[in-house]
Amino acid sequence: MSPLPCIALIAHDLKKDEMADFARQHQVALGRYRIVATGTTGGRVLDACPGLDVTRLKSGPLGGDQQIGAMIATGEVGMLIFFIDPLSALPHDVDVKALTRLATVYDIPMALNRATAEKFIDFQ
Ligand SMILES: O=C(CO)COP(=O)(O)O
Repeated sequence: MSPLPCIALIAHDLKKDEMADFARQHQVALGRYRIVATGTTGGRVLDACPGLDVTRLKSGPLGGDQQIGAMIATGEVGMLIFFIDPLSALPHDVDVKALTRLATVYDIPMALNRATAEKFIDFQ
């Protein structure tokens, strides 16, 4: 049997409640993936859905976005759901940009808001 595909989940601080709610609502669909997440987001997803297979990486501002970008470049991550906060200044804005750039370079499905993520999950 082939290994489960890997999806990355990330949410900025003001979007973490939304990500936890999204994970709760779609935990059956998300259960078909291995999940990697930035540190705090992964903690919130696991609190909401303790049964999911979530690997927590570093927190975003401490390199977590870059870790996920590297996993996209090596083919380990094939889909990105990233609830970004477009209204707050972030110290690691360049990391966020680098991550979304790599997702575009490697042409993986990338949802940057909940409306798009809902469509992804519908197609799975
Ligand atoms: O900052 C983030 C993404 O840019 C998210 O990181 P955390 O999930 O650790 O808060």
